[in-house]
Amino acid sequence: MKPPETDSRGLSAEKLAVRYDRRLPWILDGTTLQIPEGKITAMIGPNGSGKSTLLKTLARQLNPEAGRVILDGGDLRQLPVRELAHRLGILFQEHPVPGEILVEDLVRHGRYSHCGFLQGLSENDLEAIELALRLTDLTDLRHRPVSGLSGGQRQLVWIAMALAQQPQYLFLDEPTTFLDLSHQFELMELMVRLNREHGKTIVLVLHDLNLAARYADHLIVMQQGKIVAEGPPVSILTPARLREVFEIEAQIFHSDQGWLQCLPIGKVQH
Ligand SMILES: Nc1ncnc2c1ncn2[C@@H]1O[C@H](COP(=O)(O)OP(=O)(O)OP(=O)(O)O)[C@@H](O)[C@H]1O
Repeated sequence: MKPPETDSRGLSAEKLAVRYDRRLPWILDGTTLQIPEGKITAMIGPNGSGKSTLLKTLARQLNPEAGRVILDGGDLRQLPVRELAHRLGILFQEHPVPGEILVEDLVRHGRYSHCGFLQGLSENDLEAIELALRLTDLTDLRHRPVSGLSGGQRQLVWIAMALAQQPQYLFLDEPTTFLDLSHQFELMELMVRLNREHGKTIVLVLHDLNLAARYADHLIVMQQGKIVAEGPPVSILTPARLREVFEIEAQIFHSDQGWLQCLPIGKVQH
């Protein structure tokens, strides 16, 4: 691998600009940002504000037309695919299930970037798979076909596959979508454990402002393809900003347990 171009550690982006088509407007027009290392970052914003586009660009699923993403001082585009899989674990919204594959086999796929398809799994690989199954509470379902699981259980299998890669960064686009409230909290508690106990830097798109307020260390607020605010939830989630960005009236307060809470009241009346 080429030596780093600078000394800076971590993941950042410089003057990113993305266009899905030359006839369409720019998204992320000149976006520069730094993902805080060892933290949970949540991207929030209305539909179509560019959250997924930014997440995909940071994870090299989309190539920016201008600017670059920098990982540990080097351009992310220069990173060999295998190395990329060791560094970044990705869970996006759409993921078709291949045939009748079993839970355990899909999770094993997370290890192929380490051992290759033709080589057998090492002790390390097997340990990583066991840990991923255990962390996601899937050990009892390991021999079940993925296609026969509920939406929420399937979501966990994809997360387990990403975990089996043992990446430094985890990117998740709306991971709570198919989950009931209890499983949403469970998933976010898992994110906290992966962050605090396993040292992962986590970047996720969330629609639920309460989950973002409670579990994220850092918020990135997007509106019309641009980052309009960044910082800790307590300074970012204000009634004025929710009015401006989400067009909602909301109360912001701390619960008896000390959690920052957002109570949406209704749409702003123009
Ligand atoms: N494949 C695509 N082709 C053309 N335009 C796209 C494509 N994907 C997204 N867009 C457009 O880019 C803009 C940003 O979309 P993006 O999916 O990043 O927003 P988002 O904030 O993640 O939205 P949501 O909350 O609805 O998932 C939108 O105007 C969207 O219509």
